[in-house]
Amino acid sequence: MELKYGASREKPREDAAMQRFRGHRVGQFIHWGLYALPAGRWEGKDVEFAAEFLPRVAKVPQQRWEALANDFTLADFDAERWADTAVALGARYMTITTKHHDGFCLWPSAHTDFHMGNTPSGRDVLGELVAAYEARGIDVNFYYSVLDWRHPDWRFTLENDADNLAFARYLDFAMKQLEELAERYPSVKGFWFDGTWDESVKANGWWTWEVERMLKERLPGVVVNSRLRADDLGARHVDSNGLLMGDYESGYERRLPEPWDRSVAARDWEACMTIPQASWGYHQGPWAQSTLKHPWDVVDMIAHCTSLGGNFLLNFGPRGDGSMAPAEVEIARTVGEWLAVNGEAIYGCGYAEGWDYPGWGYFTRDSSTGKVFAVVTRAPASGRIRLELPTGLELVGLRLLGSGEYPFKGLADSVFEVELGGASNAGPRVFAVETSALAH
Ligand SMILES: C[C@@H]1N[C@@H](C#Cc2ccccc2)[C@H](O)[C@@H]1O
Repeated sequence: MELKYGASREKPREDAAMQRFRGHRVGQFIHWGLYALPAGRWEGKDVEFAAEFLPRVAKVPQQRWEALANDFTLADFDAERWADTAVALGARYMTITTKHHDGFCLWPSAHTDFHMGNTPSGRDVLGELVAAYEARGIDVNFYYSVLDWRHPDWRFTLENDADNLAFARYLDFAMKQLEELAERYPSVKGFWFDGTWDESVKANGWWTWEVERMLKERLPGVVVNSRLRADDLGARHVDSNGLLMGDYESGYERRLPEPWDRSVAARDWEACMTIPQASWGYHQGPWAQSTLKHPWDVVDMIAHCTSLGGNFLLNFGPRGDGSMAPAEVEIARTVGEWLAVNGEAIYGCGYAEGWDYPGWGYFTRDSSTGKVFAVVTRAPASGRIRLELPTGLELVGLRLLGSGEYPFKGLADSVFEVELGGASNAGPRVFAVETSALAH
């Protein structure tokens, strides 16, 4: 069967906008909406599940959930301070939940009454964020949930003609909202689609192609994640011909590919990750707050993704009043300090062809200069690492980023030993690895 709506290209995009996105490597994800108000607690009880799923998990009546909009006062929301957190993190782009699964919109949409315009402040949160982030040179992407628990025409499955008619109305509504976002915020650089796993969406692959086509016609250069797409056989992310749909693979949610799986590096891709173990929206309970990642966990993931040519999108869940959670701001600051010293091995870098996964960390390669870096995120207890170069190369220099030339010892052709000593309180060490062809 000839696929009509599968992938629109066989090779990765190489235009300037895609190269810019690819080079960013580090992004700030933000999940913020009405769910930040209850923050994982309902009727006095902690609900031990992702905070943004509270209305479903706690079976909150629709009217009670909608009433939260009256408490969404933005008392401590300051887009400038959010953008400063992205600068502190060293993020080059930000992806914000314009509408999550509950259907509440962070912009004053003309196509629903469930939006910022019907809250006490009436502020256009998206407009304020786009201005603040772009003033700092940080690109803004929009997350949009196709899944919409509130909309009367949403359907999980399509059982009969009535379902098909209703869902057609829903897809028309969603298309109008996406056209509205493109029109109101034309400087947006990408769309991150979510909530596309249900049968109803998979049976409408044509619509997912029409969305991608519309956005790219209205916003030349815009990048769209693979999670939007289904082909006309219902395959998602990768079409039934094995070709990636959208512009980058976005299936890695709270998980990363195996660090030795070089096949991943053949495509553009991004992994997204929570700071607590499993909540995207702010969750006040110990279930979430006792599981925050350490900054060096985040550094390891950033280097892991870079080493296989992927971006890493770290999620922040601001609190119900609009303030960033202090623990998350502190993690951003520490990671950003590391990137300020070692970002040379991350930004604009990717897969180091020919350099085998070393186990103690990752090799990355600057996509422009070809310079190779060794990021040591799991220093062995021995305090030394074995640096194995591709056959035929010899090590002529080792530079510890943020410090200077570093000693090494030859063990055999293309094999060297590096004494690290104890753990560094500045976090994982990064070496620039200078090589030359082995003299015969
Ligand atoms: C990026 C992340 N994707 C969303 C999800 C989910 C989910 C969670 C459990 C089962 C099926 C889907 C999360 O709410 C968050 O937005």
